[in-house]
Amino acid sequence: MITKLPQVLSEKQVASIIQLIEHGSFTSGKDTAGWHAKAVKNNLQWQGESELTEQIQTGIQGALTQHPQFTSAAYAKSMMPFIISESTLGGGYGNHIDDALMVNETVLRTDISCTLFLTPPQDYEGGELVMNLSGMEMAFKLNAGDAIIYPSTTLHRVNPVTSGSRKVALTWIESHIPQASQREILSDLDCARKDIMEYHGKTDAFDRITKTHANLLRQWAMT
Ligand SMILES: O=C(O)CCC(=O)C(=O)O
Ligand SMILES: [Fe+2]
Repeated sequence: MITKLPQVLSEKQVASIIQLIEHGSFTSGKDTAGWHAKAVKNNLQWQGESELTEQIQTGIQGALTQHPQFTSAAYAKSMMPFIISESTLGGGYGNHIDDALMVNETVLRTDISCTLFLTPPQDYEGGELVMNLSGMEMAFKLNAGDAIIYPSTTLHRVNPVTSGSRKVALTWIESHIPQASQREILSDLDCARKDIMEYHGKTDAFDRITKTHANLLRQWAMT
């Protein structure tokens, strides 16, 4: 399941991040790519002093983990620190699959990949995030502040930027629910019960769906 997360960051928060990253510099993104992805990775990656990096991480991570659709869809166990990347003219990232395991303080299994858009779509051409879904391609270019999460099992690319520059923040998530199909069932149940609560209150149907949601989570969760 692919989930768009609208307004993870407000316009003001995006502007503040863009301003903060001016105090750092961009270096080649090839350093953080797996050996096969290096060949097609043509973007830049932000680096800044540790206090600034920490401030940006805390802000974005907090916003993402509190987003209601993220909570329903991801069942996040742990998350990589965000990478802020920039693709300028000709830059992008060819077809690749993200590494299955990434190392932060411990080893994290990448179940979900996340792109948080920081540049308004009208400020650059090209640069679509394109996913190959069982042979069909789907392209995404979201508003600044919006994010998209998708199974890390997906072959994907970022089309070359043909004008302007594209900045995004990227992270990878290990989920308590490794199987995308099970996450989708849980997410559907969670959204359905929230709708019932909103439109009909805490009905018997709400209680049954909440019970099923909790019990499936108990059966499937890897802690
Ligand atoms: O820039 C993006 O939207 C995705 C980048 C990407 O696929 C990656 O860094 O692995
Ligand atoms: Fe990727």
